[in-house]
Amino acid sequence: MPRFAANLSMMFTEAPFLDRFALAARAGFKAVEFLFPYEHPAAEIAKRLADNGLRQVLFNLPPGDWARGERGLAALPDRRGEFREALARALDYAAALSCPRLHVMAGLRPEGVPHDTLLATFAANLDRAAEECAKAGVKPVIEPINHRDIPGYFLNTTDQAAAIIRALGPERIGMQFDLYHCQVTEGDLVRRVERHLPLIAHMQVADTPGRNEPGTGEVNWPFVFRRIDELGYRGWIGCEYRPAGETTAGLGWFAPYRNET
Ligand SMILES: O=C(O)[C@@H](O)C(=O)CO
Ligand SMILES: [Mg+2]
Repeated sequence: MPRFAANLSMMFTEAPFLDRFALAARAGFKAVEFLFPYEHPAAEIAKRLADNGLRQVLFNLPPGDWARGERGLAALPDRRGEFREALARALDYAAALSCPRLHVMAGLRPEGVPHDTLLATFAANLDRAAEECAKAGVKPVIEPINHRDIPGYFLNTTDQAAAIIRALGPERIGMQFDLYHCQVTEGDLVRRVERHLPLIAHMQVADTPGRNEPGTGEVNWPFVFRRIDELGYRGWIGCEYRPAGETTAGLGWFAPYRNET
């Protein structure tokens, strides 16, 4: 059965961030993920995880100035020093939280910079990240993101991500396969999971088109989850969705999987 992790950046937002860990545990989750922990001391988050019997399964490197619209640094040639600092900071938190995956965000395509320059920068930064992460027992992951949610994001399709991962080594870099982004950009969900399965190191889910919980949109999630299980995927699936209403009221879809997490 698939194992689901609560995404504390998008779920349980009825409560302040540090209170969401207990709410996720009470709802039956055994693992959590979120975007960025950096507003809180790592020790404080580690305590919440321990107090609630939760595992941390993923979070993101610092993305640049998120409030100003930045969405990652790794493909940006003039931000390589900042990327190195972001990687070091993320690894400090990953050690404190015993987190096995770090999402390396590529960033938005800057005007007038050739694709090959961005790709070479992304590959060089990912290569460095893979080296540093391997020493810490962490696997860096990259995520294709749809251009409706993040216009101009450098990494857009699963095939693009697969080519980069294969060039750098799937044992070093993994794919963060967000089923929501894949459905928006490419469709053909199950066939794309089948095609990229050896490269997939983390999954995320939200229904389309609203990015709400599974069962609120156009995808037959029981079929997709059953196929993912049949394919032998044993990683985590982050619930990266905006609850349509109060979080626990929308957890009916989770009931068949609750004990598996
Ligand atoms: O899908 C997403 O938006 C997230 O997984 C992310 O890391 C970038 O916002
Ligand atoms: Mg995602």
